[in-house]
Amino acid sequence: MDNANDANNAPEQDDPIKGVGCARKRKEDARFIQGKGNYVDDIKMPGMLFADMVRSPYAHARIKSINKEKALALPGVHAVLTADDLKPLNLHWMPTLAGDVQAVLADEKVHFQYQEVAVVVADNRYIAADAIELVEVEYEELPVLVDAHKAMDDDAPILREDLVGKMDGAHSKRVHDNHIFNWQAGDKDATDRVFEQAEVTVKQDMYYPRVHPSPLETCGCVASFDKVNEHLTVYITSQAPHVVRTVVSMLSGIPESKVRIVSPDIGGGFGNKVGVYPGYVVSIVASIVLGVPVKWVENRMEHLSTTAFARDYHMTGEIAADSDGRIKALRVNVLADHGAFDACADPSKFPAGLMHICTGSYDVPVAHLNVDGVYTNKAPGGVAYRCSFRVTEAVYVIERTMDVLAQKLGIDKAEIRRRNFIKAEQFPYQTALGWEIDSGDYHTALEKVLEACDYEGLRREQQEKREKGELMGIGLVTFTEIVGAGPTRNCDILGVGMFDSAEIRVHPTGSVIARMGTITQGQGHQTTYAQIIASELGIPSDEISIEEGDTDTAPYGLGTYGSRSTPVGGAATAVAARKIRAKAQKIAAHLLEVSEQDLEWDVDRFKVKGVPGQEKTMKEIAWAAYNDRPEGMEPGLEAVDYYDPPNFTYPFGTYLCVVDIDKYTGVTKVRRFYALDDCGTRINPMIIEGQIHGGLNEGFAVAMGQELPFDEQGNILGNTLMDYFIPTFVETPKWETDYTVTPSPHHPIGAKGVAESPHVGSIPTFTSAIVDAFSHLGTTHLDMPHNAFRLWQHIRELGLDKRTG
Ligand code: PCD
Ligand SMILES: [Cu+]
Repeated sequence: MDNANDANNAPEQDDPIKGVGCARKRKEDARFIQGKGNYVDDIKMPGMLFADMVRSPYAHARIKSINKEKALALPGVHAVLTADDLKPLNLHWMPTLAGDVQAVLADEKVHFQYQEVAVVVADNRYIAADAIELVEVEYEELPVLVDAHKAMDDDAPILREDLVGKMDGAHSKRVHDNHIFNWQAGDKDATDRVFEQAEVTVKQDMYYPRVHPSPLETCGCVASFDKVNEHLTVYITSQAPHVVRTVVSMLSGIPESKVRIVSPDIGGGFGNKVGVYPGYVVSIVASIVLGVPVKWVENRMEHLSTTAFARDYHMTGEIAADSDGRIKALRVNVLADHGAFDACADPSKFPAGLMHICTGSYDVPVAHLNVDGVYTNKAPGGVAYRCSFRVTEAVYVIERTMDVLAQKLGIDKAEIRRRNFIKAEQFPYQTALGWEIDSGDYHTALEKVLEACDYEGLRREQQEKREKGELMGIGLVTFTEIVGAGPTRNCDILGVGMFDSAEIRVHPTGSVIARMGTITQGQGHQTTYAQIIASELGIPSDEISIEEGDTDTAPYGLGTYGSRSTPVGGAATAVAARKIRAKAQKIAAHLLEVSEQDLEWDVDRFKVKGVPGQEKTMKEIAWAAYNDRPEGMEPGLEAVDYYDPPNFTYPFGTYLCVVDIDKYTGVTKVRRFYALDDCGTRINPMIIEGQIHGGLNEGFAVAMGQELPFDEQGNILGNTLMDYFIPTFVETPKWETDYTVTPSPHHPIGAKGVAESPHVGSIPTFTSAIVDAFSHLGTTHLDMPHNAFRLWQHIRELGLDKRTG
């Protein structure tokens, strides 16, 4: 930990290079604030048609018949396609990222409300909308399964008839027709033994509700097939364009070189835009069949109802400890509701994502995690909503259970964490569930926050408030993230290892164009990747252009999600730049007529050691690379790097939240929220600050209001922005941020990801604060969302509204 020599908050004007550590303004904003962004729905092509979906009103029903005649008769309608039309092409089902299959258009049965049943292609959006009303579908309703706990009952309705009898699942044996997988990590027997003999044990059930990332821009695409050249171009809202290209080529048989996927500007991704949706597939098919471009852009309700949800984990956390609160073992059980198709976006080997980081920041000697995935009549998904593949759930379960242990033993929340932290000198630390945490300094971060917030003072104030019958809660969380998927030995998507890439070209005049396999969705990559190159090459950021998202030009990469761009793409960028600098050094030695070893690097130039004035700037070297180079060296100054990280990076943080809850209405006021993050070397403090604010807002949204509930018939409730909570400036608390710097030892510039941490860390902090307000009355846990109505119910249960004083 060290922030003394961190160049942070260096104002732009003080740094001519605008390299790592500079609070450089976002380059992309000039375009966005002048209305010059280019999103999928901005793309218009000659002759372009529009696709719209006929969707099921039922959550579970058999399709008896579909009559398209009236729709086809509507002037302006070009086609109505159903599963039967896709069958000859073998595209009525598609593979999911999780080794399952998903119906592109419902094949004989619908499995969730709003499922895609038919697609209408028409001259424009309005005609398409009219035509879907004219498609007549006859359904026969079937019993509906919404409660994951009942999925494996003997009398549960069987959802996936296509899988009946296939008891070998993608990840394990299936024990029931509605079972998807069982997945375990750690040592069950050893863990159980410790629990049997433990001095103290605690156990807490918790439900992490189904939520949805709901970015500003919904999902969509424009597919354009050129029949003459047999070339397919797709503009798409994708966080992983190269993967989409590979999948499209595999499904369609079109060679990958004749498929171009372009992710233009994206209005937020948040994990929602990782997967491949039926809308994309049918647009591509329609364009191939009709020979004209086809656009599909979903509306907000379709987005919230059918594109990938997140969470929906029923979790039980158990800790065995000694009477001093030192953890002896951790046991976690999860029932995962994956909806109707297993379309979880996780690295292939991990059906529960990186859930096995759930030992958190603590020195846990032995642990066991058990996860069962089940089908229900809900939309598929399971995406990493600002989360590195279930790390949000992992942090939630460990942090909640730690609080419960502290409460049972009467030990302060901060103290119990202090006692159990992995110590700075223990890194790299091998966790009981199989990860190697690269670095950390948890004690320093915790103490800094406690001091900044006057924790002791807050506890005294809380005591006084309690005596007056007021509800004040203090939440504290000390989380560890796992980001940067990932080493290809651990992580792949459909068999493609999760490396990433950068290609950098230095032009003769010394300006640069660089392209990466990742894709920004608002994170500011055009600004920050340039800063990495600037520091490595001594070329000012303003002369470096960054491009991403076009598979025809960018090197192959796995995309942006799971805060992997900095750990993986950022590393590739630094390494590619270093390859260029190594060549530049040879050219400089040639120009200065010395040996390479006689040169030293200084900001933007090579200098001959000990001979002042004998130097060559990067600009001079760039020119020479094309004109005057050593004998036998090829011209040009460029490099590519495909980076396979040796490990994940493990950012961490300490978050503290103070809430006041009105004991008559249940209305919560977040009085203070203090977030200390450690993401190693900080590339751009201003962007980091923005990312943290964004993640905290989303954490606040999830903890306090977001939820996609279902009624008994499987009707989705909360799929409009009237019901689904998107906090605005009015609701959002004021955030205070802080940092420490513990560089990643294996990352070329020591940087870790940061964008997810505030989301992952803040959600359990809110719950911790809310529960803390009631903890003196015996409350150990309350499920999210902590909206006023639910808290008011709890207040009534406790009879607090009746008590006076
Ligand atoms: N150390 C450091 C780190 C980082 N950084 C920065 O920051 C950012 C971020 O990063 P990261 O962490 O690496 O991440 P990325 O990969 O890039 O991204 C991703 C993330 O990001 C976030 N953020 C954001 N923002 C915006 N605006 N939008 C969006 O959409 C978004 N999304 C979200 C999410 S969700 Mo997932 O997908 O769920 O998994 S994951 C995620 C960038 O710019 C960078 O460069 C710096 O500076 N430094
Ligand atoms: Cu997650």
